Amino acid sequence: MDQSNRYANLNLKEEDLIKNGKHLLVAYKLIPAKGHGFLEVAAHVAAESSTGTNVEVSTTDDFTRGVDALVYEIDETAFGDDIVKGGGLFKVAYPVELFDPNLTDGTYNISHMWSLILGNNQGMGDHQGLRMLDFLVPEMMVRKFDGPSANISNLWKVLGRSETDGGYIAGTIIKPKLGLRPEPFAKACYDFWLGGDFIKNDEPQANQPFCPMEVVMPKVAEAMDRAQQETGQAKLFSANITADYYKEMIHRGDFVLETFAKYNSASHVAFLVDGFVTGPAGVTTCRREFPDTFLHFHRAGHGAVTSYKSPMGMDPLCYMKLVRLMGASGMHTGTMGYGKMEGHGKETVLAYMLERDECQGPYFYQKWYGMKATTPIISGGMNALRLPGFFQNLGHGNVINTCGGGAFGHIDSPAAGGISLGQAYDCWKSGSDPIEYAKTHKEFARAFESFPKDGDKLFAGWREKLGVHK
Ligand SMILES: O=C(COP(=O)(O)O)[C@H](O)[C@H](O)COP(=O)(O)O
Ligand SMILES: [Mg+2]
Repeated sequence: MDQSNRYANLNLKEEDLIKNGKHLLVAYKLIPAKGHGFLEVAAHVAAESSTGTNVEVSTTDDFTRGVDALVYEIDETAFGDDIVKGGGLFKVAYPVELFDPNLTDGTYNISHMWSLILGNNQGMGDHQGLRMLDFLVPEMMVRKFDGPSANISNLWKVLGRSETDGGYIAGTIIKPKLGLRPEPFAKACYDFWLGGDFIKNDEPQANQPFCPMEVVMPKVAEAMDRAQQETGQAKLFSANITADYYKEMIHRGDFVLETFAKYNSASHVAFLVDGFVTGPAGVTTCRREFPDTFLHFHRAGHGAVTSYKSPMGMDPLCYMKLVRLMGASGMHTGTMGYGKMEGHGKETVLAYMLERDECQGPYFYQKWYGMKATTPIISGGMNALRLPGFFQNLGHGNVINTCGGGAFGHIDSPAAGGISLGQAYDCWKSGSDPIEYAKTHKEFARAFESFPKDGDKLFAGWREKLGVHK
């Protein structure tokens, strides 16, 4: 059924919709199924995501029609006819009345917003692809989302640095990702902390019988204490408390905080929540229960909805915006083409959208009205050699970076791996040539021998210049 006479109004002007601030706007990419018109399917999306379905229903009244979502712009050939990357563009205006304020406190509910703008419409049979590209949240809604509570400023404070421009936090992920028992796990932490700042649980590390939380966490807290005394520096640990029941998550969080508090280090702990698999409920539970603890959003699984390989789901930028609204303290943005996961150099907007108070996205200019920043977390196949280029591309280094292989794969030791990461930041910040810098910085120099393929790719002739002949 073509519903475009009700769910489309191509006379509406985007600038008016933005000025009036009474709509949430969404840009989608659409590939209609064979036999269906572009506007017809676009209007079906607006209907399915607001007041309609695939047929007229007798219960509709005038008020109902007043809160219809409306297609207000289309460009059928915007992306060409490639089966994945192709399709057309359309934009929908959703009246703010459609969204769900909480019963308890009137703040908006991300789970509801998500299921409305990217819910049923994903499963519709009259398209071959529907992907959310960007959205614009109006001021009246932005102000009613929680947003982050703690963020990188809290961690900089613990590290004794400037709380506004504290610089790079060098981190790792304990590897192997599974199979370490408590003693070797805590030893790996200690070994890295002698050189680096921050350790996160890898996302599958939880409460396995071979490494129960109640046994390993006290050992990690003790290892942190020893490393702090030995180096004279504060250290940080992001503990995985992901669970599918809020009481279990809170129990894990309480246990971790109590354990580190024995060494006066409760503020040195972050909580890692796999926010894609827990959904917004897990993230909000953690933030509201532990507002002073850095909430580290790990996104394992997100590729199922954000991968550029798919005509479905959403672009990673939309995911970043949802996560800031959810109130994560830090969010994995990927490595923008410098690491092992999917991504490209122009994705700097993923970080800027999280950390700036206003940011131009691909379709909309989002203002955050003072909402705290979410810290970009850079992870996935990074090491000291890849970092200078990464910082150059991003334009700053106020990020958390976790290098698993990049630390534990360093030829000398995990501590040397950690030191090499800090040196990579120092090298970039001081504007030094990496090869020249390596001549006077041993750990950074040894990163070339640890990751020779990256050396060859990024710094041609490094063997001769550094006098390493193998
Ligand atoms: O285990 C790792 C990285 O290990 P390593 O540093 O050894 O590659 C992280 O979980 C991924 O980076 C997640 O990816 P993303 O950050 O893209 O979500
Ligand atoms: Mg991992």
